[in-house]
Amino acid sequence: MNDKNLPASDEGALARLAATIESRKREHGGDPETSYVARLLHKGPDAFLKKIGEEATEVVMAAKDLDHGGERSKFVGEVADLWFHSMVALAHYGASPHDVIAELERRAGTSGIEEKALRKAQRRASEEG
Ligand SMILES: N=c1c2ncn([C@@H]3O[C@H](COP(=O)(O)OP(=O)(O)OP(=O)(O)O)[C@@H](O)[C@H]3O)c2ncn1[C@@H]1O[C@H](COP(=O)(O)O)[C@@H](O)[C@H]1O
Repeated sequence: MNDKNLPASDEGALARLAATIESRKREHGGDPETSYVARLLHKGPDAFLKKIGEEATEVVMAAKDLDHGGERSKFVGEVADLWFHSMVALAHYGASPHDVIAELERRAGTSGIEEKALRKAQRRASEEG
């Protein structure tokens, strides 16, 4: 592992979950009766996008609870739910965790403050003409 990459086992876990999600697509025979992923994909984007919104809210609530005796494991579990449902969305829209990791790697070393200032300057330049 180096400071830019996930440990191989972590990246492997994301890749394995992504492969399972892919296998639940209906063209691979995923069954909405027996598979939660197949059920979500069968219901369509509104179902899993709604879950992403709910899970994001649950992450925020669990994080806020940490300051009042909340369990760290509860917070981690909510983040896992958010990642999982986001991975269902990635699969539906033809993207993968690898794409997200590549995007994070592309950003590595560029401060968010620097990046935002650059974006503002570019916007100003394009507005001016
Ligand atoms: N990682 C997950 C995972 N995380 C969360 N969930 C499910 O996500 C659902 C929604 O979470 P909620 O906390 O909102 O639970 P809920 O209140 O029952 O949900 P709703 O009533 O709101 O629908 C729960 O039923 C969880 O079990 C997951 N379901 C599946 N996986 C992975 O996906 C694989 C394939 O799953 P199946 O397609 O079901 O075989 C599994 O082997 C796991 O690796």
